[in-house]
Amino acid sequence: MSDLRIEKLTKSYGAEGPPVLDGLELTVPGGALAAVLGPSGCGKTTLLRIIAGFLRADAGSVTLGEHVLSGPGVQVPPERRRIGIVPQEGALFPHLRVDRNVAFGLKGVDRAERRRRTDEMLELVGLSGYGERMPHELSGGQQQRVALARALAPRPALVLLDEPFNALDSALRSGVRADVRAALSHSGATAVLVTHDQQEALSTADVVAVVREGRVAQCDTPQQLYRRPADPWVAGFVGDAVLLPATARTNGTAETALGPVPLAEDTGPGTGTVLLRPEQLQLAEPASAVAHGTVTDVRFYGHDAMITVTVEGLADPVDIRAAGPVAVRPGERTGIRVNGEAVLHP
Ligand SMILES: Nc1ncnc2c1ncn2[C@@H]1O[C@H](COP(=O)(O)OP(=O)(O)OP(=O)(O)O)[C@@H](O)[C@H]1O
Repeated sequence: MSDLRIEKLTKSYGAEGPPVLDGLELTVPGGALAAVLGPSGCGKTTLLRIIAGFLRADAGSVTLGEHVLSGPGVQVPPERRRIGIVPQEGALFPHLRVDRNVAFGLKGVDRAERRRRTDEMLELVGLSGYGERMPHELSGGQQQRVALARALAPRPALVLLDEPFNALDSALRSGVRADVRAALSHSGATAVLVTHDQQEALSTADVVAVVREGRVAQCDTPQQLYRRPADPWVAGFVGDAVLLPATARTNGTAETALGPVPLAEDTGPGTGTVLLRPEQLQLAEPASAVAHGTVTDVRFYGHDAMITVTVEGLADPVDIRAAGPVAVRPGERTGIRVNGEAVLHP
């Protein structure tokens, strides 16, 4: 299994404006699936194209296992990088049968072995028996799984997935994601998934690199990223965030408009912004709560509901996530309770 190491990668498309990639650093352990997550225009596709070798960086290096692929004086051509690519959509050759699509990258391999490997790959992605079909005879999710089988067939050291689930409707997407994740993990290849979808990154990847303005703002496991975001921007980008002005005390708690909140790390006295997630807030009987507010909006999503409350002493309303059916309505007064720990950002 090969580690992917990206060091000080810089790329500009023109002389004007800041570089698209600005000294980007990222390490993906061998065999791991890393999601590169960022807003539109942050440089995700540029990064992928440099890793694949379709684009040259201005500076920095890309190393896969022992091999430098891009670096000062080195530019290995794309076809010699041992990288498989799963593009967004329409990735399959429409005039070739599924098995021929999968076998496409198996050049120089004898016929029997090509057939064995194609069958093995189709089985890996759960499509045994589909080899004789044409791409248009498959669903969108099946087509993406064939695209993965094709990318994995030549045993690449690294697989790049460029927003591969975009064209799928949401009901199909989570199932296909799980299948792709399982197939990648079974193959042992290191993988990089580019996405702008936070839930996709958190639910699919082993590690998530959040990219902002051409740099990695934070790279962590999904749980750590969600629970301990590096700053308020990352916090808001990877999920819903409740940000409260706070004063930290010496006893490991912070004073906020929602009352005292225990801090995940005792940072000593000082002021800052406390981060909570909406599911850490709970509606409570007004008589039993320290903080109070007025419900201004209730959005019901089926599995949960989001309740917006304006709080006395707070400029911005807060969002509270509640499980199951909720009985409160806009205009009602409520108490608010805080559960768990918060992160304090200076
Ligand atoms: N060939 C090019 N020439 C000039 N500018 C480019 C070129 N390709 C991309 N850019 C610019 O570089 C920036 C980063 O683009 P890139 O496609 O890497 O971002 P992205 O994060 O993949 O965005 P999206 O999520 O919208 O696909 C954008 O501002 C884009 O306009």
